[in-house]
Amino acid sequence: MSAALALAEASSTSPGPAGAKRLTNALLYLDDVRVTFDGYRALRGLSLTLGRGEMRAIIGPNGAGKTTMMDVITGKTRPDTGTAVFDGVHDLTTLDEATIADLGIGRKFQKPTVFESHTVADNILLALKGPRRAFPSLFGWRNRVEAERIDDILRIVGLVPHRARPAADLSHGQKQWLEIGMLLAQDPKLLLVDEPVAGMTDAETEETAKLLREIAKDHAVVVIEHDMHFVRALECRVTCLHEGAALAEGSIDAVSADPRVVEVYLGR
Ligand SMILES: Nc1ncnc2c1ncn2[C@@H]1O[C@H](COP(=O)(O)OP(=O)(O)OP(=O)(O)O)[C@@H](O)[C@H]1O
Repeated sequence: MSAALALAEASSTSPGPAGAKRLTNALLYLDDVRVTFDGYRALRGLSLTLGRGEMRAIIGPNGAGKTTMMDVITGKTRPDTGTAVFDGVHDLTTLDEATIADLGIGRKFQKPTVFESHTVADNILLALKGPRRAFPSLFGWRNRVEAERIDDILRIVGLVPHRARPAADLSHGQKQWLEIGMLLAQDPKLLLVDEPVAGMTDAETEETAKLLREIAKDHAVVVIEHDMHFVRALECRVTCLHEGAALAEGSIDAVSADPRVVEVYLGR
């Protein structure tokens, strides 16, 4: 189905956030997005539709445009032309990075960036959404709510036994999970995760697939990844990008059996 058709099918008159009319029921809608860097066409008509609560894996050869796509979604890169709509009403091509993050799009880059000298629990606390110290009289209540939220997040990312350790003492895989936890603390609607298992052990990779599947029960997630065993373990729809556009999309079995995907990516 073409993205334009998907938009038409997903069209709805249901009210969006703040009563605005939704353009689409999809959480993320990209259509014919084009980005050029100094004459190089990094995105050449990329279209992609992500449903609410959907997890999607993005694969594709180096230079296919995966990172550029994330940059467009987060407002880091402005497309030359094309449509990028979040939550049915927000035109991502006109918003800055801070505004887009506030809308509920969280991004995790490949390299973990945690506060090494702080404890694991404090890293989550520092990332929690919402103003602090605004209501001193509610401190006790606030602390309790925050403590419960921190516990929840540490449980999801499997770091409860490590909560009091400095982040510097964690393994590489555990630091990645902590950063995913910090992303969750921001309460995003959509998590963008770039190559989370690069450098992980097999056991950590398996654990990461499990935790992303858990997170995907309540959030939409887009994962860029080259490790096909991991992509299979995510048990989600897969999109293969090539030369700045979607080459194939479907189940892991369908996409990995697609001769075009084998030719440009898997067979190399
Ligand atoms: N700021 C930039 N200036 C010039 N060219 C760029 C810039 N950013 C990306 N490119 C080029 O655009 C193309 C797409 O890059 P992109 O990083 O999106 O690919 P990718 O699919 O994420 O690749 P990888 O798997 O290697 O991370 C590449 O050829 C890259 O060199």
